[in-house]
Amino acid sequence: MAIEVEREELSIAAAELSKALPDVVVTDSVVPEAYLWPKEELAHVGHDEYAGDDEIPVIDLGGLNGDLDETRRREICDRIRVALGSWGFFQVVNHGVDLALVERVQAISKKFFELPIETKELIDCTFEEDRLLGYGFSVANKDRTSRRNWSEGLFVDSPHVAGYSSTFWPEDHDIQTEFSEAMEEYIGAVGEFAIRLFRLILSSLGVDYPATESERFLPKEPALIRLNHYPPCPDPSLTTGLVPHYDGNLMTILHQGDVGGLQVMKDDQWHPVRPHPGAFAINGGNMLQAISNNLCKSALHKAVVNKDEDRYSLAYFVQAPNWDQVAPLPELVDAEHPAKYHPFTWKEYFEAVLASQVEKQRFTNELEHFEVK
Ligand SMILES: O=C(O)CCC(=O)C(=O)O
Ligand SMILES: [Fe+2]
Repeated sequence: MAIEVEREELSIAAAELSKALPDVVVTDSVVPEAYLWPKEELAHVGHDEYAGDDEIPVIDLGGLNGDLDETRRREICDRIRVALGSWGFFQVVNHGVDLALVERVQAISKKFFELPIETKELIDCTFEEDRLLGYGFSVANKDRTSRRNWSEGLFVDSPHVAGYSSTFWPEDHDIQTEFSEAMEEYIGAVGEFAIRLFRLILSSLGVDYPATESERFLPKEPALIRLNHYPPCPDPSLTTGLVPHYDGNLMTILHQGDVGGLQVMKDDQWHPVRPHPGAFAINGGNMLQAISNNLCKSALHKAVVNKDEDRYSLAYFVQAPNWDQVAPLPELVDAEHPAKYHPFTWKEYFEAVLASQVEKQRFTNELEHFEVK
């Protein structure tokens, strides 16, 4: 019971993630009060105010699955290491995931968000075994009176795909199949890419291991996906699409389509991430920061909205490796580089998230609880 209450509170505070936007909001010409954010918490930078010369690196992975020569592989790894160490983010093109598949998922995601709100709410967002699943962003946000996010989202993982499709489109078997097939294929394809990418990241840190040991780094849990929809907003400077946050997982593989909105904090400034056709934006989460002993950064990021265009993004959350405890990799710890974190379990981490969110502190990084002081 206690944990239920805590979870509900977490959901209220968690990132202040919004309940779906009521239809009225989308057509309104002013930003309703519930979506207003205090100016000092926004530090608003427009969705397309790209910096030009100081941007998140775009790394071309072309040829990686073929006989890419070792020099080129090293170059890619070096760029990944620098990007993750300074930005905590990079973009990849030529990643090998079929772009037609990405388009199919984007298309079915749009179809989903076009459903009436009553239908979407048939699977209201709840915690199931320590993961948020379903529509909305939070369990208990219906009554929130302030700081809602200008967005709606659907969390789904592979075990729930079929159930969701038959609930959302009970009469339409074609769309059920379209949704299930696209989601399953996407989860499979991005999952394979995630394993290749993680191996490159480890290699960039100097941790190379034989293929026979890959099991050591396979994710603990099935991947979780979130489809996001950010409707146009009459005054984007007054609200936010998605609250500033750190991702708690290992890393996130985000497709942001061709409408920008993702922003990353670096040197106390928000930097918009420029959309590149077919690219994925990759960011390290808190678990990557911990196992890399801070060589990779988990960066604060958020999504902003714009006046004119709907924005759809697909976030694929890669879960931490299948270990009992999360700890800096032994390969990265020595007398000169002592462990920055005590070993901890996912459960301990999750409880730290609950505790800090219940206190409603924003922009905290719960990894701090496990730092070696
Ligand atoms: O939609 C975006 O650009 C950001 C999404 C994100 O940060 C997340 O889903 O964790
Ligand atoms: Fe995120």
